[in-house]
Amino acid sequence: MADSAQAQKLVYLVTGGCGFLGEHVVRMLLQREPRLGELRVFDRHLGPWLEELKTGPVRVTAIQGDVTEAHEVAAAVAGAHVVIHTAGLVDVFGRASPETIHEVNVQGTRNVIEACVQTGTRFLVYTSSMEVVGPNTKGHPFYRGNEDTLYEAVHRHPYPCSKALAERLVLEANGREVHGGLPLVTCALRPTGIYGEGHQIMRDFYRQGLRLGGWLFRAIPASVEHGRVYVGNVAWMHVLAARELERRAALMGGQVYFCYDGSPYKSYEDFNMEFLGPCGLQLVGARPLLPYWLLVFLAALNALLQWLLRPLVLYAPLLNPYTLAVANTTFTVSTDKAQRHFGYEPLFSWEDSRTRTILWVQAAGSSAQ
Ligand SMILES: NC(=O)C1=CN([C@@H]2O[C@H](COP(=O)(O)OP(=O)(O)OC[C@H]3O[C@@H](n4cnc5c(N)ncnc54)[C@H](O)[C@@H]3O)[C@@H](O)[C@H]2O)C=CC1
Ligand SMILES: C[C@@H](CO)CCC[C@@H](C)[C@H]1CC[C@H]2[C@@H]3[C@H](O)CC4=CC(=O)CC[C@]4(C)[C@H]3CC[C@]12C
Repeated sequence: MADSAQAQKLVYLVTGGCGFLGEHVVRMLLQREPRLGELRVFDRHLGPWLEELKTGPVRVTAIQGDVTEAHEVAAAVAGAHVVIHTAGLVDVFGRASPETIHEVNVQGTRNVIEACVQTGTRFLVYTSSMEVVGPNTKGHPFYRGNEDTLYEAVHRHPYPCSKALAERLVLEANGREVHGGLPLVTCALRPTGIYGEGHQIMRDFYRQGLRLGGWLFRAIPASVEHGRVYVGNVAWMHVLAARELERRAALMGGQVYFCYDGSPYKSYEDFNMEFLGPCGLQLVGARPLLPYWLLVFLAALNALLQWLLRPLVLYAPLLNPYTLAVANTTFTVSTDKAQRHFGYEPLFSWEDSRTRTILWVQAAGSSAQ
């Protein structure tokens, strides 16, 4: 990546490259990174769609592996110039144990950092989350905040705890000497709630609405704003950050960036209706149909049932005390830090993002998978 080697082709590694976000990062790199020579896609579960990418001009190497296995990570990282570490266990429903979430998100990230240090890879972009900041357990609003906004970040749930710990590891690793003597340069991107093609929760809401005869029922007040960002723009921000890390190492190294775009500030449910409405669903109620105390009770009941049934069956409904708190607390960002530091501007307008998502929901909602 030095000036003298402008034409040098680079090796990129994307961990979690077959996930919702990872697939968009992989495709974005192939479309928009002219210096890409080889793209390594590392994931526990490889997607069949990778096969079609192997016929293009860039060498695409699919690596089935587990980030919790240090030797598998080191083998994948060896020889890579840049690592985009997006693999993670995204579970806020109690499907996985807290230990497993920690193992994948924290130990997995530690393994990626150590692999960079051992093998001499210098540039690491980490997919963090807005959840490392909040909403906090006290339900304090975060209104159009930025990276410097003071906020009491208090976590209890395993997922945000793990993302916060992993983010700290990544930031603290900035400047460490890697094999060969040069410093590691790291940064962390914190997307708000991601939506777009491949968003399974959106597809599930659509199917649920179809099962209920085209109706969804409001549970969250329309006044609660929840930050959302289009997956294509999140992918684009990763590609840009990865590209600029060397040239702007002093500025970007060890920094965090919220990741958002021009998507409107709305409640979680009203935002989903931007896509589900044009697909034929209606949201019933200008106000929540159930009082908040009853939702709190139902969420607690779900948590109790999950605990009681765990020896017999996995009961993991969408509603639990954590998801209710997140959906019911205003958390929106407004910042130009990524624009100032590495020139990030959303690649997709809100209109484009909306249209693409609607087309995907329509196709995915009616297909069997
Ligand atoms: N979905 C969202 O709204 C947000 C997600 N994020 C972060 O973005 C990243 C990607 O999330 P999504 O694409 O939504 O999730 P996802 O579940 O679709 O993708 C995660 C990928 O990581 C892979 N993975 C999981 N455990 C692994 C392991 N032990 N070894 C190797 N690969 C493993 C999975 O197979 C999957 O392909 C995560 O780090 C998540 O914390 C951040 C903010 C918002
Ligand atoms: C109370 C229900 C009534 O319809 C709605 C429940 C919706 C929840 C399942 C979602 C509301 C907010 C979502 C989270 C948010 O977008 C931030 C996230 C960031 C991440 O890094 C991972 C995913 C998530 C925690 C996301 C998960 C689903 C919600 C809790």
